[in-house]
Amino acid sequence: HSNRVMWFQDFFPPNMCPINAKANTFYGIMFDAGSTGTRIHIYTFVQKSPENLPELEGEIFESVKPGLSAYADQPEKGAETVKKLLDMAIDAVPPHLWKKTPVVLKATAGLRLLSEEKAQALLLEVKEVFEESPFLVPEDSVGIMDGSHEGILAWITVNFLTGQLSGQNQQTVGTLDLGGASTQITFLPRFEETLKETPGDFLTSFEMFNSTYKLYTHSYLGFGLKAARLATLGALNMEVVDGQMFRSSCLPKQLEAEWHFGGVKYRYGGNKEGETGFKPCYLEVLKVVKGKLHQPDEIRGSSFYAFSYYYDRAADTNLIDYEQGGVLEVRDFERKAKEVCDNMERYNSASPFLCMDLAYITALLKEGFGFRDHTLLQLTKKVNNIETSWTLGATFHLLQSLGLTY
Ligand SMILES: Nc1ncnc2c1ncn2[C@@H]1O[C@H](COP(=O)(O)OP(=O)(O)O)[C@@H](O)[C@H]1O
Ligand SMILES: [Ca+2]
Repeated sequence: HSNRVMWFQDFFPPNMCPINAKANTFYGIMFDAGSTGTRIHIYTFVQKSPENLPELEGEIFESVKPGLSAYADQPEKGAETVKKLLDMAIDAVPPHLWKKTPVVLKATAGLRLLSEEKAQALLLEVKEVFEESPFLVPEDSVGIMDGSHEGILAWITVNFLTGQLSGQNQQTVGTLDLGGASTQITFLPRFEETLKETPGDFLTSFEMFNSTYKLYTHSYLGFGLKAARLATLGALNMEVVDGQMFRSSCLPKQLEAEWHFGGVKYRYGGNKEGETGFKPCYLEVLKVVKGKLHQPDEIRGSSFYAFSYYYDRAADTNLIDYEQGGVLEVRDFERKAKEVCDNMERYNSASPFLCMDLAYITALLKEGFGFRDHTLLQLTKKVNNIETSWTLGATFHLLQSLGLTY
């Protein structure tokens, strides 16, 4: 399309003018700097008419491992991984829109757990990469995201993609995100009772698409899947003595190995002589969650969307199809945990942590949040071919703040 002004343009409202049919296409670039990887989401939107929500046309998605926090001592190298991903956007966005396309990076629990100094050094290097790019770099374009926003924005994404944020009769769904270092739960309370019995810092009002939502949301730092492994081993926040061995009944008896997390080396292994299997393992993971999380009564009867590690572990054990996802009950995780933990030798080609991970997920859902055995979980990686990630909600929020949409 050229910028030539056609004589008939004055006769049409801007959005209906034939030569402007695509003039209202715009882009947004959002980076998710997670604890286990960095991901780029390049979204294309079309605003078909001013009174409707912008329509999401598509997404380009790419990811790299490990995450930025693995470069805590080489911030330039970390920023280099961001630059590689950003080069994809150069190809994806038409050059005449570069200057209007905002680019933002938000880091989550991995950077929250680093020292302030190391986290800031990484973010500074990333900011430089952005400034050297041809894209629009808004204020606060690089930073650590608030845990409560992580939950809210994922909730916005899922409910937008499933059509619950437009029109009447909104029936929103709650969301569960299980990351490497933190985990989030978010839903829209329907009962006055829930609002009354919930601690104030678990409730956040959020404005999006001309509506205000008062959401229940909380991010539990240290309750992500990988942090939970350390907690189960008794190694979380420990001064690790050289050569110290952490053992668990959730690991294969003969196992002895090393694991690097957050820049620390841990030695871990199975209970050579002692017990292994689901029963003792479940008692171990129970200690990590029991009494540590707020349990809203209202969620017992409702169904939730669950993603990230909930999805990955369900797919790893064939509870769901890796591409399609699926619907599970909480007790399906428990059944699978028993199967894996009581037959660890049969699963020894998979991760040695598979039993611990499934037992932790079961304990987190049942004893942590207080879900019932029959609570339904909708496991989805994509809706209409778009990733179910907080990044879409964050992009809407960004476009709104830039006045590119309302
Ligand atoms: N856009 C995505 N698509 C698919 N999986 C994702 C996406 N974002 C995160 N994940 C999954 O989330 C889990 C790790 O969470 P991560 O975001 O790295 O940690 P944290 O949220 O604690 O910083 C992994 O299972 C990873 O595969
Ligand atoms: Ca995440």
